[in-house]
Amino acid sequence: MSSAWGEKIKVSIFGESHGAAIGAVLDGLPAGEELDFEAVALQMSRRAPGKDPAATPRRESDLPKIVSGVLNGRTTGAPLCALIENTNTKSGDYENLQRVPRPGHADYPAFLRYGGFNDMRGGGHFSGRLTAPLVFAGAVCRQILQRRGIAIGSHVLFVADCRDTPFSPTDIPEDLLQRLASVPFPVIDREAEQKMRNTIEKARMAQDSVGGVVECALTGVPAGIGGPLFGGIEPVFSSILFGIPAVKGVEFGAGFGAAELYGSQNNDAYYFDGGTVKARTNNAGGILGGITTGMPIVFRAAFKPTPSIAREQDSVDLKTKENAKLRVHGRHDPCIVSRAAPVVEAAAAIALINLMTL
Ligand SMILES: Cc1cc2nc3c(=O)[nH]c(=O)nc-3n(C[C@H](O)[C@H](O)[C@H](O)COP(=O)(O)O)c2cc1C
Ligand SMILES: C=C(O[C@@H]1CC(C(=O)O)=C[C@@H](OP(=O)(O)O)[C@H]1O)C(=O)O
Repeated sequence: MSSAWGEKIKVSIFGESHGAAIGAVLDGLPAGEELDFEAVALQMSRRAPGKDPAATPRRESDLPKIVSGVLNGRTTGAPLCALIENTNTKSGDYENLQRVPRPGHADYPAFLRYGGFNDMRGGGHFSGRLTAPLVFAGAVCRQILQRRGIAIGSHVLFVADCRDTPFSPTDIPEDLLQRLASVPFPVIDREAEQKMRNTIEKARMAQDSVGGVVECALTGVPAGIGGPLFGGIEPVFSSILFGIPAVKGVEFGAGFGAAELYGSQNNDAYYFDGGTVKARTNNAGGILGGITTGMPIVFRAAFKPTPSIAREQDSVDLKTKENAKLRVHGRHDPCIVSRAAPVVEAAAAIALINLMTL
């Protein structure tokens, strides 16, 4: 298993959900960058489990312990390593799952791939818990980007069929992004939150789960970053976004909707705003030819419903080689999407910093 991503700034994620700790190593950070650890803790707490009725009840403080790479509050240029302890594991819930794998989770393919030697307690290295170190790495990268005028934010656009107001593709104020980062369930339209929460609770009560979509925006990104073919913004962002457990789709700008438009509708007409070239619309999501246009980068990541549901399901007993019934026990998110919003932002920060000249 290799869980490293990035070339210029390489992020390695290690650990398992029910092991002693999880963590991240960041290689290639510039030296001398001041790090605000309160801001890092804020990002970590946005994702942390056990804090919201729409989330798993597993409680973890998720305070990262810095092992290396920082001195007197600044990066030293050496690999930055952070450890996050696992303090609230309950591995008994997973005892039967290697024999009778959960539909929708990684249990069966991971058993085949690693010959049964992988730690499958709590989903092991496949767990959504591994997004905690990703958020740590993203929190470091976003501070470096922030200092260069770039802001990142997101909201829950959908939970099942409940929809929030989307971002305006051309005008995304920084105070909106800040407000979204300050609440546990980020939505633009507060009425949408209640509908979404009701839908999640209804699914949970029915021993079921729901999925949804996170919409993310990056503002202040200079024009001219990226490149054609495989090194462009879309392929680089997508490659890290699809590494987030349960992400099943990524679209930029008008995305799949662009396929239904005429060229005259889809093209974003340019105009001069003072000396700056801007576009009147932003179906491109701030990217043309894999290169930033200077308009906000806007993309969406779709999350499937949480696989571990309490309802009885059909599975197989890998030992007896017979069909079997499975009841999953344990503490699971009835919906992943609100906790995934800061994870999506973190992935975007890591992707962008890898494409920039700092
Ligand atoms: C923040 C976060 C929390 C998650 N919580 C759960 C959970 O409580 N229970 C669960 O079965 N899956 C959860 N998942 C999803 C699984 O980890 C994921 O579906 C599984 O590893 C299989 O990967 P795949 O869906 O990408 O194929 C979570 C994912 C994320 C990003
Ligand atoms: C612990 C976290 O989420 C976990 C993600 C997860 C999964 O299968 O992905 C399953 C659950 O693990 P456990 O059974 O140990 O409670 C979640 O609680 C976290 O996000 O920090």
